[in-house]
Amino acid sequence: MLTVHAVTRRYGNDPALEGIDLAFENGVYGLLAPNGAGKTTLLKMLAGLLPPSEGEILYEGESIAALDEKYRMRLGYLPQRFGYYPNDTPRKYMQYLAAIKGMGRKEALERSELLLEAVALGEVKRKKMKTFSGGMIQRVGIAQALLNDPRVLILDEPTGGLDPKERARFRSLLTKLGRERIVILSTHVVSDVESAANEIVLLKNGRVFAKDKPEAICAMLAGKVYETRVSDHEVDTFRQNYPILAERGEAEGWHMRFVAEAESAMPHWELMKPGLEDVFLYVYRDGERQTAKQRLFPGELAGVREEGVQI
Ligand SMILES: Nc1ncnc2c1ncn2[C@@H]1O[C@H](COP(=O)(O)OP(=O)(O)OP(=O)(O)O)[C@@H](O)[C@H]1O
Repeated sequence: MLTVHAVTRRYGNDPALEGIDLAFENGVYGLLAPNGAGKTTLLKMLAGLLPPSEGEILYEGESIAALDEKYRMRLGYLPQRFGYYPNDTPRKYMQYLAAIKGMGRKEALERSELLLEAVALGEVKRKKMKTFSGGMIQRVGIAQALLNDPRVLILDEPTGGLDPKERARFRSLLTKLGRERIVILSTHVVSDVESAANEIVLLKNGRVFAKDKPEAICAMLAGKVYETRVSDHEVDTFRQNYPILAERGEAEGWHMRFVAEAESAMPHWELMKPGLEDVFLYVYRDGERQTAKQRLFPGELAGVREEGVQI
């Protein structure tokens, strides 16, 4: 178990994250928030690369700072950007990293072959990485993070640059990996984690806004997501009155997906099942980067009134 206990991280006097409490067991956790919300800061702290300003992070009950090398041996980490020599082949790169991690030649070779196959790079393992697409490089990154068969795998925006087919393959890899280890990945792309994550962590205003199963997160907006058609002359007022989740211009007006309280629902509105994308758009609808300085209302998680809608 990996636990984050009362962790705050400041840059100068600015708190990027404040009062974070989290617990992770085996499974896939999707850390979902817009850019600048503090995902990388949290992941770097979980990887032991950035010390918390306050609080502590424990692995199996011991501080990761004190465990140091012992924790790193159990950790796999893919940073947002990772360095490699463009002239290296993935095979050479993997073996180089395996040597740094203290693995023997035979084990290093076997493990890199296995992992390059697992991320579907077996056929190009002898090709120079400078010829690779962004998605292929990202897959090398995922493979290297798995070299030491980590118990804790931390992936910072691992799907950047992957095409839809590669994303689907990546999701199935994640599900397999999460069965016997803690996998924590950050993303601002809802579909990356909607089906593959056992739990979603939403950060807002530098705090944990929610941590729950995707269905439970979606249930925050249950009974509040509607669709309807609106005419051209009504659309501006409609946009002012309701938080809009999606809209589509049509020949005879606008098709709107929006959030409203059940009490104010009109008979011709169609009630929809909320998806994670709806919750994401609604929770972050102001679109501004918010830090811990702009505090949540106490009890926001339990449900506060925001523009007339309870979540
Ligand atoms: N080294 C630093 N010095 C000062 N401020 C920083 C530093 N690193 C991050 N920040 C600030 O802390 C906040 C959180 O940044 P962080 O990179 O953790 O967010 P993120 O959610 O990972 O965003 P992105 O997806 O864009 O990387 C941002 O306001 C950022 O500007």
